[in-house]
Amino acid sequence: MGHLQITPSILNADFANLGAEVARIPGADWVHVDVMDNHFVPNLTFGPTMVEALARSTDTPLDAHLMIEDPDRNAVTYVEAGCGSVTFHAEAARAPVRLAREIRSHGARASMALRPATPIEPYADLLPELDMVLLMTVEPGFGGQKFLDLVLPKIRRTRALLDAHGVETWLQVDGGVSLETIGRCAEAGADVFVAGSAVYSADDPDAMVASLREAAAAAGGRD
Ligand SMILES: O=C(CO)[C@@H](O)[C@H](O)COP(=O)(O)O
Ligand SMILES: [Fe+2]
Repeated sequence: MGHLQITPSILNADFANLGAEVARIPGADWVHVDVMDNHFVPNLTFGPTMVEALARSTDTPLDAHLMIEDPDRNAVTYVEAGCGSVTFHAEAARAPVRLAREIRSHGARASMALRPATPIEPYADLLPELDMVLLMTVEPGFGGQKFLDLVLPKIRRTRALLDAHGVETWLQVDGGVSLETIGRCAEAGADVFVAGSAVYSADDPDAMVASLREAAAAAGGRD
C-alpha cells in the first residue's frame, strides 16, 4: 500500500505560465499532466514537446494522464519526455499488458485508467502488472466537473482486489476531488489524489495541497 499522495492537475492552471504555476505547489508529490487528443475526449491540451519542457522546469516528477486514442503507439513518448508515471486508458489500449510492460521497461511507473462506467473486474488479473490504477470520478475531458459518488463502490472493490493480490499498486482518483469529497475517496481506499480546480482556484495552492493531505489522512487514509 502506498502512502497518501497529492498530485495537482495543471489543467486549470494558467497555460501561458506553466513553469510558474508548477512552482506554486512545492508541496505536491507529483504534477498531474492531462494529455488530451480531441479524439478520446472532446478537448485538446498538449503533447510531448510541452511535457518535456515542463519536466525540465521542475524537480517534482510528472504524472502523465493520457486521454488519447492510441496509447499503444504513443505512451512511451511520454516516458522519453521525462514523465515518472504514465497512465493509459483501458478503453483505448489494445494490448494493456504489453503496454504496461513497455512503460516499465523504459523506466516509468505504469498505470491504467478507467472511465466511471468501466468495471475493474475484467482487469483483476492484470493488477500486478500495474504500479497504479486510476479511477476517474468524472467523465474525462474537462476540469471543474462535479465528483461522481457512483464511483465509490468501485474504489472499494478495487482496494479489495489490490489487497487480495498483495501488490503495492497505488489507487488514484481523479475528477472533482476537493476538501468536500477527498475524505470519501480515502475512506473507500484511494491513496493518490488528483485535484485540479480545488488547488488552482485556491488563493494559496500549496496550502490547499497540505489541507487536502490532512483531510485525506483524517478520513482514515493510509498515512
Ligand atoms: O483528467 C482530468 C479531466 O479529464 C482531471 O485530471 C481534471 O483535470 C481534474 O480537474 P478537477 O476535476 O480536479 O477540477
Ligand atoms: Fe487527469
